[in-house]
Amino acid sequence: MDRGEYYSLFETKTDKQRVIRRLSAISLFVSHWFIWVYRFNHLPKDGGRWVWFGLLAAELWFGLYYLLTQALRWNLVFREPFPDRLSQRYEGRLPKVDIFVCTADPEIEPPTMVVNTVLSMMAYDYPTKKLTVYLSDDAASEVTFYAILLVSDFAKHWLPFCKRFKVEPTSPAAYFRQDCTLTADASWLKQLAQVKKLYEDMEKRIQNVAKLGRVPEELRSNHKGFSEWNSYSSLRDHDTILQILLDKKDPNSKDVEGSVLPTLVYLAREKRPQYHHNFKAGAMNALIRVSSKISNGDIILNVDCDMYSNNSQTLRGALCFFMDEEKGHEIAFVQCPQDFENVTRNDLYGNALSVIREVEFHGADGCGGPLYVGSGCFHRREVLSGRKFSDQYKKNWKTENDQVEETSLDELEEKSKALASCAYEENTMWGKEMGLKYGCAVEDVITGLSIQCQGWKSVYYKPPRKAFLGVAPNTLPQVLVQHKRWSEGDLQILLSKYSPAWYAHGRINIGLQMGYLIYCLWSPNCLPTLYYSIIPSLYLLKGISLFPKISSPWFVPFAYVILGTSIYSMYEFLWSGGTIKGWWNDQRIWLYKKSSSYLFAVIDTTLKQIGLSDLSFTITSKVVEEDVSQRFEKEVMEFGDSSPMVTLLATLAMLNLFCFLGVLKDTILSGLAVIDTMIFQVLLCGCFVLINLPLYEGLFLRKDKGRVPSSVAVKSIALALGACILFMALH
Ligand SMILES: O=c1ccn([C@@H]2O[C@H](COP(=O)(O)OP(=O)(O)O[C@H]3O[C@H](CO)[C@@H](O)[C@H](O)[C@H]3O)[C@@H](O)[C@H]2O)c(=O)[nH]1
Ligand SMILES: [Mn+2]
Repeated sequence: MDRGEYYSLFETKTDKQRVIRRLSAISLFVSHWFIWVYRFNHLPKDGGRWVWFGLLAAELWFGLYYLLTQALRWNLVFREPFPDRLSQRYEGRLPKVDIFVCTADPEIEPPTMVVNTVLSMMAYDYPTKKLTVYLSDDAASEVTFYAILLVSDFAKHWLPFCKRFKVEPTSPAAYFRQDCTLTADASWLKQLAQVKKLYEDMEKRIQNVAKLGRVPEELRSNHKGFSEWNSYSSLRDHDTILQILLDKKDPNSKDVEGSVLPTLVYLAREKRPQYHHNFKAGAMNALIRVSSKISNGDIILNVDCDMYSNNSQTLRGALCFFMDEEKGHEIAFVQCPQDFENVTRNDLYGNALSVIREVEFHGADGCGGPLYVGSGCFHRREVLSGRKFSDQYKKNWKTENDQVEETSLDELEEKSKALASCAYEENTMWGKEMGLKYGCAVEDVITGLSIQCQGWKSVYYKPPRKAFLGVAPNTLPQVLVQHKRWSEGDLQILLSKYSPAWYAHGRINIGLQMGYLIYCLWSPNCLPTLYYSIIPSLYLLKGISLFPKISSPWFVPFAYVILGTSIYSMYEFLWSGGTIKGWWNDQRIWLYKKSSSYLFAVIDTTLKQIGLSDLSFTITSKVVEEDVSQRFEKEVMEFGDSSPMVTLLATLAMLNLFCFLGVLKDTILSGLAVIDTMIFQVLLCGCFVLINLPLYEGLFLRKDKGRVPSSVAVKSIALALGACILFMALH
């Protein structure tokens, strides 16, 4: 046999659009140059120099930032694994896989959602003996424990049902939401009805307990596990709670057809007020240690509790990358995209991040591998435990790794508990050289970067049937808060020991280094964006032109940059599966993120750097109230709270509206002269007004609960008017 592409476990394809991408990139970058030249050569001699410098700085930033974004568009690659070949070669010797599901708050991450995710993970098409699912509960909630206890029972019916009928997706709630009655096979319909009833019973029982907020005494006495809560005093002060609910050593861990079930473990790590718990990173590290004792799987998959598996073949697909004889040994992690179940057609909040998912991550894969972005990522355990890369290293998958101790379950539980205690990490490298890194709001990205800096590669795996589906935030304030956390975390990485600006240089591919900078420099974008959305509009009021006249040749690069960038980004957006309206919504949400989330991220990071503020992690809510959900479906923006971010956005929108109305008045009074001298500025201001239409609606027209609260409306109008008057008075 000759060794060739045919025999490898995966294949890599290149990008067919690369010519369009590269040509547009070069021509647009050249136009940015012309803009810089124009600014340099046309410095006003009299006053107004500072404004000009500001514009120059903003345009330098935009141009250079544009250059960075092209790094992830230069060389896209697409991966396709061959699970059949994996099966042929390794079926009897597949590695053990540990799956970590993280949850942290039963109020905003409802236990019914968590159990569906857990069930979908247990139902992967994989030898169940080799699969262990861990639920980490940072809320140490009895209700969640009760729910997972019911799962250990329901799984006995659900898993064989999934296997027999090749159910997809394997999350029962999602499966029953589809129209399953199309096939009229009688035996199937009967079994469907049975399993559905069992599911609904379970759901009802969980919901009842969740409503109560605690588990009633008569239910508690049914399982020894509840006694672990006897010493519980508060969310931030309790012992480790660890229960192995299903295990192959236990004769009860069989499904109704007598097959072994995957191992199922509940863990709430110890919490003490004097120890920082380090959010999800802390939970993951406790899981890495505990699982090493219980199952010690070679591969670790982590998902957030809302991200159920939508494709039962993903696991086998991911293994093809790790186990490929030729390239597998370089790969530290395989990241799948994060898709969302609740994204509407025109994706009002840009939740799908489709261009990042369809373009940028493929580009990152073309230069060393995508970022690790938390949920939906498969890791090689050894790498997470701190193993350094070496070209000589080859894992021998053919030897079964079975160093797990053969002790009784009770003993095993006791021994493993110690690994999840607060004190365990004291004076160790956990959180630094081992496991996920601490001290950063995006523990995932910084961890992935440090792994790549050691020479490891990663792979972006986007199977045709979506791998995972989660719940995206569905109100504007929530989206803004989530992006504040992300952009803040990314900025922390820029300032950290692992900074892509210096540390990563020479350690990772230069394209990937630039790629990381795109995200790490998200938040500083707020400054040029705010400048561009305020200053030219205010100068309109004064009738001072800051851009070339329409009759000047210098007008061309400005027009080309704006039009070219927009057309290209629309092309990319449509190519990524979006709609035109979706593209317009996307532009709006990026503007909003840049002018609010990012500004607050910069401020908070600065405060943290000088020690005035602490790291926090605002968990995204995964529940929706009925009326909010209705507006979400109709794609009506939900402003409904008086957060400073919404106030800021409303103020900016009002300011642009006043300036635009001002210039309209001038045009009517003094004729069309404005059009020639200030067309660019008028259009810019007009675009801001146009893109803010939903915000004006929320301010003035809407009556529902999601509108902009009147206190915010008053504040923003006053502030915007004040700014205009002050500006006119001072200049
Ligand atoms: O103290 C904590 C806080 C959070 N979580 C879990 O972390 C996950 C992510 O939280 P979420 O509020 O859903 O954040 P997202 O912004 O949606 O998550 C993305 O971004 C995070 C980093 O900001 C990553 O941790 C996630 O994996 C990634 O999916 C959830 O499962 C939480 O239960 C914990 O386990 N412990
Ligand atoms: Mn989430």
